[in-house]
Amino acid sequence: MAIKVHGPMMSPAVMRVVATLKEKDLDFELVPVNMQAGDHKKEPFISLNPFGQVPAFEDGDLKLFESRAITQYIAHTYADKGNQLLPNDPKKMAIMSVWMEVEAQKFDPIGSKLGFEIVIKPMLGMVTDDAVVAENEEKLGKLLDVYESRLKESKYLGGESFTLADLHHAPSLHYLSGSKVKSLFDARPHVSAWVADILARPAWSKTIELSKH
Ligand SMILES: N[C@@H](CCC(=O)N[C@@H](CS)C(=O)NCC(=O)O)C(=O)O
Repeated sequence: MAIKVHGPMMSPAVMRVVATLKEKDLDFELVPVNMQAGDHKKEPFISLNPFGQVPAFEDGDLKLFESRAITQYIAHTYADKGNQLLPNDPKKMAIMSVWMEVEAQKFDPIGSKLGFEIVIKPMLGMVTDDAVVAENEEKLGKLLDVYESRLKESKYLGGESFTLADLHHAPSLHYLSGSKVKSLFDARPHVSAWVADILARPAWSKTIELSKH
């Protein structure tokens, strides 16, 4: 099989890539990486990603890392397959890029910290730091106020169609929706509808299904 995704399905960054492949209805092979054993810091994985983080990605002789670069490669290369994830118009493309940056630079640092404290730490038997949770809940609330204003104007972040800007949020939205942070989404009707829409996509359900095996 030409396309390979290396990494465990519980990783949000791996999920982001798998969700994109599912949106595009592409076949791929999921290659397990034993992170508990530290295999992501050793050869052969380190030759695929010198930073020792999952996911790594192969499509024939092309090798990539960084989940958001991988999703963009997939969306451009397989533009005519599955669901369209990119706007055609350059101005719409620029607006989508703005919101992809917002996700990577503003949403993800907060979402990752909250996910680690509220979801991952309890799973690993570690103690949640309530001060970190409180600080990041406050930050997320303020950020979601901006999202609420944006989503009052258009159904999705990039405009009226679902794009990579929305998809990139899906793993954090999934994990945080199963936590007390969901109340921050529920308090904002447009954000709440957007979260529900993203998590109800068939490609996302298939991604979650795969993560259960
Ligand atoms: N910016 C990277 C982040 C990748 C990342 O943080 N991967 C985590 C799992 S979700 C990882 O490999 N953590 C182990 C480590 O950093 O040593 C991407 O989007 O691909």
